Parts: sequence; structure tokens; C-alpha cells
Amino acid sequence: MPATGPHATLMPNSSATMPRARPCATLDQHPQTARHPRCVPIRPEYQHNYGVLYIQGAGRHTIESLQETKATRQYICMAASPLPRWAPTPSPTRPLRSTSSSTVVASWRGWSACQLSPIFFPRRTSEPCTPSPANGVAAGGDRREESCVPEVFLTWEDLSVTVKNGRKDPVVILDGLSGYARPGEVLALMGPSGCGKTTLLDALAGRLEPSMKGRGDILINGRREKLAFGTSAYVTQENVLMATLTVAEAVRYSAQLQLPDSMSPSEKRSRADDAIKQMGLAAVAETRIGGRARKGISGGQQKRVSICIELLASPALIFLDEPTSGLDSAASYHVMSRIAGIARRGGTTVVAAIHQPSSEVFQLFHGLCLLAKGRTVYFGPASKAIEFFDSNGFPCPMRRNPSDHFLRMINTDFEESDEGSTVDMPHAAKVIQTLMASSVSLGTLRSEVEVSRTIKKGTCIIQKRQATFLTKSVVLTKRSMVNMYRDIGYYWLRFAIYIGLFLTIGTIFLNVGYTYASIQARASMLMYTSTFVTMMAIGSFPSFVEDMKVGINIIQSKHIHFSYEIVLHDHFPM
Ligand SMILES: Nc1ncnc2c1ncn2[C@@H]1O[C@H](COP(=O)(O)OP(=O)(O)OP(=O)(O)O)[C@@H](O)[C@H]1O
Repeated sequence: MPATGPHATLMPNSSATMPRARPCATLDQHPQTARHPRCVPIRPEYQHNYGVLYIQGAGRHTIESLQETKATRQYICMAASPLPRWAPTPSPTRPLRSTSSSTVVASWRGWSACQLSPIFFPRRTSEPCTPSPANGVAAGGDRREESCVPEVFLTWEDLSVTVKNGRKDPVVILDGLSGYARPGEVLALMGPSGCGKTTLLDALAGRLEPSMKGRGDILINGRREKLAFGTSAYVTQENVLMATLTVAEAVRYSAQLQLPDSMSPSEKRSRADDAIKQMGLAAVAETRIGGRARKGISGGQQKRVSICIELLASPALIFLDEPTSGLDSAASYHVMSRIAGIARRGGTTVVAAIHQPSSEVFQLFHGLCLLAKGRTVYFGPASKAIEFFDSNGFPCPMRRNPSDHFLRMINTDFEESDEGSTVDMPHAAKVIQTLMASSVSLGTLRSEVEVSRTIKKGTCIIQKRQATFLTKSVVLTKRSMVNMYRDIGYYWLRFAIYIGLFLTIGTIFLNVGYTYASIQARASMLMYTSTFVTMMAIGSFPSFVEDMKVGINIIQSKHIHFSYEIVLHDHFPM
């Protein structure tokens, strides 16, 4: 069977809850599909045994029956669950459906599983993926560690966040925000500095600080859901990386820790190397990341390493906080276009807080959430934002970057001190008021959120596998050893001190003899040695703290949504 089959999997019809991902059968491209573009052919031997169809980009569907169409020798899956209104053109993320609401049909013509599965979305099929220069898959192909990639339709409604910080009255940071992020799309969060972009990302990711209180609903596929390890990723504003490792080592160690043991070490390594190439880091792969003590790669390159590490496990939901900070405009475009490509091909949901994207980068966004002072000024398709500003009396001047225009119009921070400005601009507070009063976008948003709540209810969230405890222990020990011997202060300096210390102690207490007085000398030596060794251990704290930061960052970014039900349904202390 050719390896260019559709990216779909049949799963046992067990229960209403999503069964644990296990590959049962794959749907393969039938030659006849070319003649009948709206059907998914299924191998006859699987047609009676399985009841749940999962198609990447189309979600999970319970199959009531399969019908063979004699004319085309294809099977059409009859779905029990209601289906979303897909876009009329077939694409990896939006398969077609027939006019009948109960018939699952999809067109997988024109693109292959390999095209769907570049490095971040390896397939699990028995057949190797045919190498092709067009899709960039390495010879031998890679394998999907899960039989279905979960899709995440994220919605938030009336989301508010306050912080008390020792004050009597809590300060409102986010005020009644609503919105959604769709699979396969990039949602950009934009707004002036301090408007609440990071706080919104943190709230959505369930990472709010303990001092902050959230209220509102955050739903995944219409439900209050906890995401399994590895299903989501968060790239923070600061780069939390080990300074002593090279770029290649950092990514490879992360691959060994994040990817399941079912993948061989060589597969993990090749996935890491491909990821490095994808992020344009091949030239600096052997350069140390560096830190305060020793200069290494640049800040922008560090950011790309962080993104690279987070994308290794093919998360279904990615939060990016300032992914392009520190990057030049060309690098920003390349990084964002790769992220958009990953989202498109793998049905990944991307939410990115971003400062001043160039017009090329802006065009890559599907959705735009424009914030000002913790409130939504615009939410909708990025392509319609200019129209929205225009219709409200704030047209974007010719040849101005739209994102520049939006931010200039709604930035209130410098209004008081803007006397010297020669630009004739309307008062930002009034602009914000006018835009927020425009009921069109928010009304549409509400109905979209409602639709998303209903249409995506059946979509699955599956458990991602990860490396075993043993593998993690071995890899972490190895990484820690590498980190130690490369850190002069942490390892070599202390090593020299220990040698000096033991030479000194050895000299002082040489031939103490066997008299009663020597007992006291021996006790002093033991006390002295143990105290010194304990004190010297404190010297490892900075390194330990660095290790902890990396570890906590990984745990938080992989286990997000943990606190939804706990934090986000609390009410403000009034
Ligand atoms: N722990 C906190 N205590 C008090 N105020 C806070 C706290 N965290 C954030 N804020 C305030 O909340 C507002 C939003 O902060 P946030 O970091 O989300 O903004 P941002 O839009 O991401 O800014 P930037 O673009 O500059 O990173 C800011 O005014 C900030 O001062």
C-alpha cells in the first residue's frame, strides 16, 4: 500500500470517553479517491470492527455504519455525532463534508500523510513515509507516537483576573475577556505594553501567580478539561535554558526527556536535529547557549531554541509569549511562518502574544485579539481588523504597518507627555471607548464562542506518552554531569578547593599518634572536615536553582490547564 494515505485512524468503539490512543488501522488512499474526492476509503478487513473514526483536522466521529459504494468501491463512514460546518475547500485542517449532516466524508486528495507530517507531527503507520523533497521528511520516515493528534478548540468567556498585592481593593488586570482559538490557526494577542497579554496567556494556560485571582470559563473543546502531559506547550518571555549546553545538546536532551521510549534514540536525535534546522539554528548547533558569565548565542537565537524545545513533542496547543522578541524582521517572519505552518499542517492551536509584528508577519495571523487596559478592543479575523478600525472612523494610513496603526491608536501611556508630538492623533481613551462600543465584533464573538462550544464537544484529548522515569533519571543525571564539568565555578574551582583542603588537613593531622590527646585531634579533624564539606555544598545552590528553573518551566509548560477548575471558577473576594 502506498504511504500516501490520508491521515486518519480507526479506533475501537468503546465508550463515550476517548479511548486510550492505540493504532488499530489506518485509512489508506484508494486509487479511486481521485474520482470520488468526497469519500474516505477504508480497507475491507477493518470495516466491521471499529466504530470511532478520527481524522486529523476533522476530529473524532462515532461511526454508525460503513457503506460500500459499489460504483467507486469505497466505503463511506456514517457518523453518529453532529459534524462541524467545514470550509468548502479541502485542506489538511478542514476536510469536506456532504450536505447530509450524518455522513462523514473527507477529501484527502492532493496532499499526503507525509505532507501533513513534517518533523513535529510524525506518523504512526506500519509503512515508512516516502521521502520527498517537497515535504522535507527524512528517508525512512518518522513515526507517530500517538494514533491520533488531539485538537484543541480553546474558548474563554468573561475571563477576569485581579491581583491584590497587599492592597485593600484588588486591581483588575483583565476585565471580562471572551474569545476563542481554533485548531490549525494562529491567534495573535496584541496591545500596548502592560495591557495584559502575558496575564491572558498565563490565565489560559493555568499558570496564574498565586497572588492573582481569576474568574470566568475556560473551555477546551467545549468542556472543562485538563490537558495531559505534552499536549500543550508554553514558551515564556524569558529564555530558561542551561547556559553550559550547546544548542544541539539542549534540544537533544529535551527530545530524550519529552519523547516516549517507543521511539529509538536515533529517532529522537533525528527529530531534534530536524527541529534545529527548522528553526534556522543549524549554524549555531554546536555553540554554547551561554549566560551572564560567558557569552553564547544571541537572545533571538535563545528564543528560537526555547521554541524548538517546546515544539518537539508536537503539542496540540501552544502558547507563545513574545516569540519574536530579539529577532530581526526576517528571522521573525521565518519563525512565525514556521509556527503557522506547523499549526496548519498539524491542526495545532497557537496563541501568541506579540509586539509589533511586521506587516508580513501580521498576514500570517488568522485571528487577532487586540487588548487595551485589560479589555478586548477587537477580536476577530486579523484580515478584518483594518476594516473594523476604518468603519469606526480610524482608517489606517497608506503604507503604514497595520499593527503599528492599531497600537498607536490605543496606547494611552504617553498621552499626558505627548506635547511635543506633531502627529495629529485622536485621544487614545476615546478611540478605545469607540472601538469597545462597536457591538459588531463582540456580538459576533459571542455567537462564535457559542458555536464552538457546541460543535467541538465530541473531539478527543488523548494521553501523550513520555519517557519513562528510568530514562528521565539517566538523561537528567547525564545532563547534570555535563553541566557540572563545564561550569568552572561549580565544578573545577570546587574540585581545586577540595584538593587544597584535603592536603591541608592531611598535613595538619599527619601522624597524630595514638595517645589520648590524639583522640581529641581526630574528633576535631572529623568536625572540621564535615563542616567544610557541608559549607562547600552551599556553593552548588546557584546551579541547583538554575536546574530547578528549567525543570519547573518544563513541568508548568507541559501540565497547563491543571488549575482551570480550581482557579478560574473562584470568585473575586469582594
Ligand atoms: N503580580 C502583579 N502584581 C501587580 N500588578 C501586576 C502583576 N502582574 C502584572 N501586573 C500588571 O498587570 C498589567 C498587565 O501585565 P502583563 O505582564 O500581562 O502585560 P503585557 O501586556 O504582557 O506587557 P508587556 O507587553 O510589556 O510584556 C501590567 O500593568 C502589570 O503592571
